This record gives sequence, C-alpha cells and structure tokens, in this order.
Amino acid sequence: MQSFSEIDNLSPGGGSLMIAWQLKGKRVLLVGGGEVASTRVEHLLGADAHITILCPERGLHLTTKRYIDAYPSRIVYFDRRFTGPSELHKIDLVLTAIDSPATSREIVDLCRKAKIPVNAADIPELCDFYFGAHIRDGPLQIMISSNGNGPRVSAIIKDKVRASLGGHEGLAISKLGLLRSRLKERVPEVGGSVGRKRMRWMTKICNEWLLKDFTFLDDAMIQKLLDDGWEQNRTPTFEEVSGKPSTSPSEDTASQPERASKSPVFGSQYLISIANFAAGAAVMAAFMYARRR
Ligand SMILES: C[C@@]1(CC(=O)O)c2cc3[nH]c(cc4nc(cc5[nH]c(cc(n2)[C@H]1CCC(=O)O)[C@@](C)(CC(=O)O)[C@@H]5CCC(=O)O)C(CC(=O)O)=C4CCC(=O)O)c(CCC(=O)O)c3CC(=O)O
Ligand SMILES: NC(=O)C1=CN([C@@H]2O[C@H](COP(=O)(O)OP(=O)(O)OC[C@H]3O[C@@H](n4cnc5c(N)ncnc54)[C@H](O)[C@@H]3O)[C@@H](O)[C@H]2O)C=CC1
Repeated sequence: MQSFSEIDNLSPGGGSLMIAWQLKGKRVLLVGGGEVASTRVEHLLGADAHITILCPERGLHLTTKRYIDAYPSRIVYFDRRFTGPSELHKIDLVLTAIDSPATSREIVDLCRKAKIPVNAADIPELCDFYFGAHIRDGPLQIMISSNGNGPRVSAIIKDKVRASLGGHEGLAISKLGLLRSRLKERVPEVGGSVGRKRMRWMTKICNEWLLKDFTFLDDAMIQKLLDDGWEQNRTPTFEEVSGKPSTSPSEDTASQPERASKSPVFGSQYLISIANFAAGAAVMAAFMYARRR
C-alpha cells in the first residue's frame, strides 16, 4: 500500500484537469468576434458545437467573418454587443474574447449565477478553464498548456511536438477506432471477463503493430483480424492480414517501444549502440590506463 507521503509526492497540485470536453450539440455563446474569437470559432466548429456569436460587425476579424459566412447552419451571428442575462438562456458554455475587462467581469458574474462554465480570454483568474495550444489530426488531439504561465511557450512547444509527428497518426487512430467498434459489435458485453479479454486483445494489437500499418486497415482486413485473431485468441501480424509487408519501422515516427524491442531492425540498431558504447568505453579505459602509467 502507498503511504501518505508517497501519495503527496504523486499529486503535488498546482495544475488543472486536462479533459476532452464533448460539445457535440451543446450551445456555446461566444462574446466578441476579433482575432482571439476567430481561433475559438475554429475549435468550436471542430467540436461540433452550436455557436452563437455576439459582436458588432465592425469588430469582426476577417477569419471570424469567413466562418460565419461558411457555416450558416452551425453559427448564429448577431451584429450587436452582449446585452444582459437573457443572452445566457439555454447556453451550456460561454467564452468571452473582448477588449473590455470590465464587461468580461460582468459576463463572468452572470455565468457564475447561472452556473455556466466560462472562459474570459483577458482575465485568467476568472476562467473556469483555459484554452491551450492545439494539434489536431482527425480524432488525435494534443493540447499543450502552461496553465496560464506562458501561452506563447505553449505554442512553441506545440510546434516542436507537431514536427515530431509523421502525419499518419490521425488516420491510423480512425482505423483503430473502426476496429474497436467492430469488435464491440461482435462481442457487445460490457465489463466482466469478456471486457477484460477484449481490452487485452486490443492492447496487444496496438503494441505489436506499427501505427502506420493501421492506416491500411479496410473492411476485409478488419474481418480477417477478428476472424483469425480475436476468435482464435491470437494477434495476427500485419503481413498475415494484409498479404503485404509491414511499413518500415524507420518510417513510423510513433513506433511503439514494445515493437521496437522485438523488431529485428531495432534490435540490430540497439546492438550497434551497445557495441559503440563498449568500443568507446574500451578506448577511454586504455587512455586512462596510459595516463596513469
Ligand atoms: C490563460 C489563457 C486563458 C485562455 O485564453 O484560455 C490565456 C491568457 C492570455 N494570453 C495572453 C497573451 C498571449 N496569448 C497568446 C497565445 C495563446 N494563448 C493561449 C491560451 C491562453 N491565454 C490561456 C493559457 C494557456 C497556457 O497557459 O498555455 C493559446 C495557447 C490558446 C488559445 O488562445 O487558443 C494561444 C496560442 C495558440 C497557438 O498558437 O497554438 C500569445 C502568443 C501569440 O498570440 O502568438 C500571447 C502574447 C504572448 C504571451 O503573453 O505569452 C494574454 C495577454 C497578456 C498580456 O496582456 O500581457 C492573456 C491574459 C493574461 O494572461 O492576463
Ligand atoms: N487568450 C488568448 O489567447 C489571448 C487573449 N488576449 C486577450 O483577449 C481579448 C481579445 O483579444 P483580440 O481578439 O485580439 O481583440 P480584438 O480587439 O481583435 O477583438 C475584440 C472584439 O470584442 C468586441 N467587443 C467588445 N465589447 C463587446 C461586447 N460587449 N459584446 C460583444 N462584442 C464586444 C469588439 O467589437 C471586437 O470584435 C483581449 O482582451 C486580449 O487581452 C489576447 C491575446 C491572446
């Protein structure tokens, strides 16, 4: 059992809860239409929310205007300022991105009374949650947050993380999602021993296949994987299921460590590293020995 001091070390506090908030079909009020608001619209559209924008037309950023014109069924736009509590009727979430902290404060107060979560772009201490720097590739979403300390640094780190991705991760995850749902259709039981078996099998496939190989999954391959894999309680290889050779691990920037340790290519790279290290150590030892003499 963990002692209290160990638990204290595990949760030092000072952070925030990073969650993937499901906004599909929810109503979001965005007050303001400037540059910051335009980025909010992008995120809200990506999350399938119903959006209401309040902002005098002369204050609209070109990008916000483009979104309003392009998605009339998703965005309701009013060419006016926020007027009062009635704006919050049936609203699930409020975002302010305006150039008036006093008005932002008033809106936040009203949201508190109505128990509606709110983000005020200009007043971090009043926000129920912060935005972060995002990377999105289909269902893959990565958010970098500095928890209010350095938004620009979040954006810089985001660029570094993005550069380390291969570009195939989103598609691979979509295909994996399809495999998972087909498996759940086949064995719909929730929890219990079947649930555990299903999770073990999915975990094994994820560990053993290269991420990029999942991008090739089609209906026939999924069927074969389930028939020859799940039903036989084994995990067939990509080669077996597709009839094609696997993608080269060097092409797969997200290659899994489990696979790496088993892969002959990675295995030989590992041996070469050990050999290099041993050779370096031998030279160093000889050098030290020579100096002592
Ligand atoms: C607390 C938070 C509340 C919230 O907005 O939810 C907040 C608050 C404030 N930002 C301010 C300034 C800047 N914000 C950015 C950029 C971003 N800001 C974002 C989020 C957040 N900003 C939340 C914390 C997130 C975190 O901690 O990680 C990002 C990540 C996401 C997004 O906005 O969607 C997005 C990058 C997206 C991308 O590029 O991917 C830049 C740089 C730039 O524009 O390039 C600058 C200028 C440089 C700088 O200050 O760093 C100011 C005015 C400060 C002042 O007056 O001095 C305030 C208010 C204050 O702090 O008082
Ligand atoms: N969180 C973040 O990422 C960042 C936040 N900020 C803060 O966000 C705020 C907005 O920044 P920008 O978009 O660059 O400003 P902006 O000046 O481009 O846009 C402000 C918009 O608010 C509208 N507006 C003002 N009062 C309003 C009201 N009562 N009702 C409806 N609309 C109203 C204006 O017409 C304008 O369209 C600023 O306070 C800024 O300090 C700034 C940079 C980054």
